[in-house]
Amino acid sequence: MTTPRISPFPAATVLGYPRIGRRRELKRALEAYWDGRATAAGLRRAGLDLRRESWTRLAALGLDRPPSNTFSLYDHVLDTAVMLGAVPERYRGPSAEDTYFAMARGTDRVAPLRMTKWFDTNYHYIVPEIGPDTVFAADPGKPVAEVREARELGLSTRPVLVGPVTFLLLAQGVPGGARRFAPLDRLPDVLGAYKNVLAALAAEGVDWVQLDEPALAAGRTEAELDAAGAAYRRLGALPDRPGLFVATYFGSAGAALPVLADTPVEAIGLDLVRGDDHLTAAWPEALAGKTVVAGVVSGRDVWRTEPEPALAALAALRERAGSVSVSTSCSLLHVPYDLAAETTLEPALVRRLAFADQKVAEVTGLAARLAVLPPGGGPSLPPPAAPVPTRPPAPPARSPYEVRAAAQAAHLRLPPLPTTTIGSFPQTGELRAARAALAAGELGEAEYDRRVRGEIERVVRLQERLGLDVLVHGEPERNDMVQYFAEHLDGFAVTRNGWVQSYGSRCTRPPILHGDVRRGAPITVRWAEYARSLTAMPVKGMLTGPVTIVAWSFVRRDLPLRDVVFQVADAVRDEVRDLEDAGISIIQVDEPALRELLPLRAADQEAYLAWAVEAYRRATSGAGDRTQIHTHLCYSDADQILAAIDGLDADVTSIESARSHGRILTEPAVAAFARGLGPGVYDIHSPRVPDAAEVEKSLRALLDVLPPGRVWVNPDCGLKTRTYPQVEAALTNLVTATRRVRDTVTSGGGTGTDARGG
Ligand code: MET
Ligand SMILES: [Zn+2]
Repeated sequence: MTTPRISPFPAATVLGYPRIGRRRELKRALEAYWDGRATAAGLRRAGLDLRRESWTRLAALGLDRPPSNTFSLYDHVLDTAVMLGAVPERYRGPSAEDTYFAMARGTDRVAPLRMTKWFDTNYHYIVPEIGPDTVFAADPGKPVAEVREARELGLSTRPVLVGPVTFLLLAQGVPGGARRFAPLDRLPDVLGAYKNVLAALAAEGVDWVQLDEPALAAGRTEAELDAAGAAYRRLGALPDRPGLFVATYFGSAGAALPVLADTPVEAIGLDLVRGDDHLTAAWPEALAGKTVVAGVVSGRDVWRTEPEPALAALAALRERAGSVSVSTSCSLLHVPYDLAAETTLEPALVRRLAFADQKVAEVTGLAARLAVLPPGGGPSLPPPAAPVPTRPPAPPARSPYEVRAAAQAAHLRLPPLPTTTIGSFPQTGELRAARAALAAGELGEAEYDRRVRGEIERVVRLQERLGLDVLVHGEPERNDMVQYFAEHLDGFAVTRNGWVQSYGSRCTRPPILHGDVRRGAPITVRWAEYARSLTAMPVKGMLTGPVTIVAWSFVRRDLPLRDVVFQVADAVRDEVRDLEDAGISIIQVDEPALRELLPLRAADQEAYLAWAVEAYRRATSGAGDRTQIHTHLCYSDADQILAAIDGLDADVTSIESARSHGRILTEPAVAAFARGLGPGVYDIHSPRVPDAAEVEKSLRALLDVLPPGRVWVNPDCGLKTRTYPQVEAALTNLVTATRRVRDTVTSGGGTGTDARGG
């Protein structure tokens, strides 16, 4: 085995950088391409411009060898699947773009690949499908092209690839079903493809490649760790390769650290923000010969790094590793670009903040200080902070479900298989423009309100015409389901430009939760009340749950997360009570992020779920028996938290199901749910409109596993990203299908429905 000649790893680096564009240029370019307003060449050009701008900026901020291949037109896991040739046959289209976006978004002909959370972040990746017959064939085109593009700017870069173990652990085995195929079984073949990619990069003169292995920090089985060791021994033994930097993040590397240390990889990345045991745990001796890339600057929050403890950690690591480089804990994908773009934040808050560009400066600043720190010198490690104990008393629970269900059935008198939607209706250009004009002071409050009311009326009339059973007001007043509440609660600040990518072209602007949370006045009541005044049909009030509000915000670090969530729960509780007082009999409290905050390590999960469920019940248990509480969780992978979802004790739960093809319903825990259930029968994440026959088929499949009295019919999420023509067509088909099925079932009672039929 020849050891490749490798230059030293840069003293300061970041694991990745935002890619959506400072003014969301990528979003605009993608939408123009999808709408047929731009060509594939135009889209490629927009991507190139963004990459150039990022590399130039990183170089200007003092990073001498920035990462590359961190850009993606949609998702980096999807890019990896394409790089490895793992493209399911049904997606292959006339052009590379057709194939790529068919996997990401589906077409009229095929549903897209599944999409789910990237670990416990709010970024979503496309789930690759790997089967026993998947043919792997390396296509290093994208990473190689980016190396060349950067070279034209005079920059050498470090290509970033999703590592083989994480790639396979995130993939879905096909065929699915009872005997699910484990993608990790294909590791030897996948490594063959990585070998070719590494050789192509080496031939391009690349000296370091970064292999992201966040899955290794999530606590893995013996067998998985063995696979990881074997993988990196094999890649490390290749004669034709760049230096290998394996980045673990989103937690402590734990048992994976000695495994990686025992392979020929030259550098290992550790998340020192989340993995606080790295400095106290036993240190594998083999690390003395390697570079440790120390993630001391958080890539996941917007807070400024305390320099002294970071420097102390770096100095301590330097005593034990061959060399230490300063880095972010993970990619900066999860934070906004630049604090300088914010003009409306309080100066006192600004002093506590750092966005991506400020974090790059922190990394280079720390590296400069470390370089001049004499060996053995440096500040000593601070003792771990004691958590602040503040635990408010639990409010009383609701009546037993049977009591509530009877009261609700008598009060609401819904037909069997009631139809409803998840809350939002399409956000029109007019509405967005009105909101922008209001923010800019060009539109008065009264005129804005008038337009929102106009939209509510339109949505109510539409739902009446379509024949839905439980109506919503459509959420036209909300730019975003979390931001809207943050704007109306004390303790939050909202940004102007703090966009982060959620998936594909979608971005969110997470609010900054920096102080104690309190609700002053009612927030949503007037809109719900207005909708209710327009119709004789029941109108469902819409709130965002405490876990989701916190999960989709950047959260203060001086209080335990649980206590922050409880504060928000109490604010939501006040809103539930006010909605009820205003005559709203159905209130949905969404918790789509319940799964997202689940700790990656199994040992921490139970405690989290217990307090998360308690927070939800705190928020909702003030409702009377007659008031029907709904909850909504979207995206798949709810498998692990089904008991907790049941524990929320909502009267009706709508869950993702369309995109995972009803997989969730095969779980015994779901069949055991005692209360109402609305497994989404229309995948709103895709522009595709299901026909009535398809919806009818899903409904009949539902009725094979659930008693009819428990089934609700709804899309799998809010409709705000769709267009009105798509929504009208899909809901028409949904109602048609429901009526057909309704005619053939008799109600089993129990969801607040009676047996009047459709
Ligand atoms: C991501 S869950 C969205 C729920 C929200 N009520 C909506 O319909 O938009
Ligand atoms: Zn949803």
